[in-house]
Amino acid sequence: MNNLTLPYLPQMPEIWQSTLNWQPTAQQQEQFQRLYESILEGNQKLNLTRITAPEEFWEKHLWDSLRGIAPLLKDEKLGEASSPTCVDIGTGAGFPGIPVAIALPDCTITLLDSTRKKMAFLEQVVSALELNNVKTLTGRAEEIGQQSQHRQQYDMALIRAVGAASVCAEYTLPLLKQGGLAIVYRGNWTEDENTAMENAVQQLGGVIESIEKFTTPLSNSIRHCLYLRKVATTPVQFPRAAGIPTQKPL
Ligand SMILES: C[S@@+](CC[C@H](N)C(=O)[O-])C[C@H]1O[C@@H](n2cnc3c(N)ncnc32)[C@H](O)[C@@H]1O
Repeated sequence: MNNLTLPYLPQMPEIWQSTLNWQPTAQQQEQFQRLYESILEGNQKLNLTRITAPEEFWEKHLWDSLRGIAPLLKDEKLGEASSPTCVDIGTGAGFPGIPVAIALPDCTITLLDSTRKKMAFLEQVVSALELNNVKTLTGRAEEIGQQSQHRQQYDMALIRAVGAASVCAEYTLPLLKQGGLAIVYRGNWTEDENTAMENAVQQLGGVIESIEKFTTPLSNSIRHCLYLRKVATTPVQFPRAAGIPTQKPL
């Protein structure tokens, strides 16, 4: 099928290089291609994503997933951890977690989602892509964040398109070790949101370390990434019971 091939535009190596200071190897390129094919196939049975056109998939799923970890591709923010552990909360069809697992093979990534069917699909994808640095976990972030085998166990937490920013903070920060980094992927971001977020993050033992604004390279859409650093232990009451973070955001 023609439409199963990821686009190869002549400018893509230059885009990877100029925006991320990184380029995929032939093997990583091949894994991106197999990921794209698996998602298109999975979409026939499960409602995984509406982003299926090749260039849009490249930009909004692959490039966007990796833009959030650009500082790590340049090896600036993970600090001491040599085999870091990472959790992708509300991973859905595997974003940003799977592209990140492909790009950072030394990082162990746990894909977490509350939808069992999506996790069953992702298990097949992980095996088809021969990714041996990925684990899957079915559950709600509010419950997983209270379990001792997960709470304070991760060096990094990723979250994209899961809810309001303070909800993302409440889902990510409890799972991080002290010193760990949460990366919250957002579209637009305003000063008002900033004030509310600072307050939420502080209650959870974190600080907003930086906020990056950028435009996507093909459609010039605006995006933001918030980098939250965990600087203190998260109080035991967080995350609150399932549903409360969304009903009563901090
Ligand atoms: C809009 S999708 C985003 C998927 C992916 N992160 C992306 O950016 O393409 C939101 C996902 O978050 C999951 N989700 C929502 N609330 C959750 C929670 N409290 N715990 C775990 N997963 C959750 C949903 O099941 C869904 O798959």
